[in-house]
Order: sequence, then structure tokens, then C-alpha cells
Amino acid sequence: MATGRTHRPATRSRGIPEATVARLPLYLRALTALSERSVPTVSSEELAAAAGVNSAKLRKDFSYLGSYGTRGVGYDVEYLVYQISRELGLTQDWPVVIVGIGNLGAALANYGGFASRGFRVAALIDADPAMAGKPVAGIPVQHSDSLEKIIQENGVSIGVIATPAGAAQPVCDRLVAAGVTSILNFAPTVLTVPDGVDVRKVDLSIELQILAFHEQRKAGEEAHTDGAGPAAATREGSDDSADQGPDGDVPAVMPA
Ligand SMILES: NC(=O)c1ccc[n+]([C@@H]2O[C@H](COP(=O)([O-])OP(=O)(O)OC[C@H]3O[C@@H](n4cnc5c(N)ncnc54)[C@H](O)[C@@H]3O)[C@@H](O)[C@H]2O)c1
Repeated sequence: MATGRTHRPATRSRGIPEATVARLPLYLRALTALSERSVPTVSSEELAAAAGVNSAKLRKDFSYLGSYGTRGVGYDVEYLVYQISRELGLTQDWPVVIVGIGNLGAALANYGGFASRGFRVAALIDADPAMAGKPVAGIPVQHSDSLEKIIQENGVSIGVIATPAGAAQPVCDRLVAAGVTSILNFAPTVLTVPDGVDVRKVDLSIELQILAFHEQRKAGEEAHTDGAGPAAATREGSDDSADQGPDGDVPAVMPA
């Protein structure tokens, strides 16, 4: 029975820096848009602009993939889509479970972008007995009593937690004990996991707080420069040191 434990991402073992891995989905998103418009090739400058990344950083990132482009022609869009997808492990189907099917869990279940990127929602799990059997996004919600059975039968290695904060750690523990090795945590709490388990967290209110900080700073700069406006440099992709969260935890929403 597959537990997914053998599906550890190969990227780190192949020496690709975590900051590069975090930018690969940005390149892929930009390349997919080009592919949909049947654009055959793209220069590093064009792709960097579309991905919101500095072009020197892009060339360095692609060198880890062994992709250097052709001088005067640029990068082959379709081949890069394939290469990045393969590197990210997206050429295979990843069954995902979502635990906690409230406002957020239901919105995530309804999000079509997972399936189009190779993530199949294998099951929706909730502790509320009244929800059991009710379809959300066409999938019947299953009771959390069956969590372990669901994980094992579907060979799930990625779990999404959208429960209230207080339930997140016990849910995480059960997911991990059942064989889940990657967790995307939306609950506003820091999860403790054993070695070998990856946790990414998404907290939109933290992102807003960071924007509030920059807004405040811009307002201060404007006051100092007598209305001349903030510095032209964007925050995006300006510094790899921003790749770690304040507590050393890795936020899933990262600067480019
Ligand atoms: N990360 C973000 O940006 C972001 C944004 C919105 C909400 N949130 C967080 O997401 C979580 C869900 O928010 P919501 O608005 O959907 O809440 P909600 O109350 O609508 O839904 C929570 C669901 O979790 C279920 N649940 C509770 N304990 C459970 C358990 N042990 N096992 C399985 N299911 C369980 C409940 O029955 C309920 O259906 C909260 O922690 C909230 O703070 C995060």
C-alpha cells in the first residue's frame, strides 16, 4: 500500500536551493500563460518580467536545472514547462486531502487550480458528523474518524489543514502517523512535526501585516522627501533573506 513516503521531493537532494525551488512555480505560472498563447520561445528578460523576478536570478535558477537557453533565441517555452514540472514533481498525480471543510476548506475544495496543476483532491474530511456525506465541490465529506483509512487507501502524502487553530496539531499528528509527509497549514498556529515531514504555512493576515509595514514606511519616506514618492525598487525578489519567516519557519506565500 502506498503511503507516499517514498515520494520525497528530489529537488533538495539534487542541491537546488530552497529559494530557487520557491521561484520555480512563479516561472511555471508565467510559462504556462505563454504556452497557452502558443508563444514558442522567451528571453530571460521577458520571462523574468512576467514572473516578477530579476533576470540574473532567473538565469542562475535555470542553471540549477541545466537549462541555459539559446543565445539570440531564448528558452523553449514547452521544454521549460516540462523541465520545471518534472523538477517540481508535477508530472505525476498527487492525491491531496483537505481536513476542516468550513468556509476556507470548502473554498479550497472548489478551487479548480489544484487539479489543473496535478493535485487531485482525493478526500474532504471534517469532524462535524452533520457534514458527513454532504457533497462539497462534488465530493462527499467524510468523517474524521476514518482519516487514517482514507489516507492509506488513497496513498495520500500531502494534507491540507483548514481546521480551527486548536485542532490543527492533533489533526497534523494523525495525518503524519497515517503516512502524510507534507502539510499545507492554513490554521494560525505553528505545527510541530518529526524530521522528514515538510510543513508550509499560509497566513494571509501576516501578508497584510507586512504590506501594512511597507505602507507605513512609504508614508514616512514621502513625508521626508516632501512628496517625491517611495524608492522605485520593488520589494519582490529583492533579497533572499526574506525567504524565512520571522520564526525561521517557511511561509508558503513567499516573496518572489
Ligand atoms: N491562512 C489564511 O490565510 C486563513 C484565512 C482564513 C481562515 N484561516 C484559518 O483557517 C481555519 C478555518 O477557517 P474557517 O473560516 O474555514 O473556519 P470554519 O469554522 O468555517 O471551519 C472549520 C471546520 O473545521 C472543522 N473541524 C474542527 N475540528 C476538526 C478536527 N479535529 N478535524 C477535522 N475537522 C475539524 C469544523 O467542523 C469546521 O467545519 C481557521 O484556523 C482560520 O483561522 C486561515
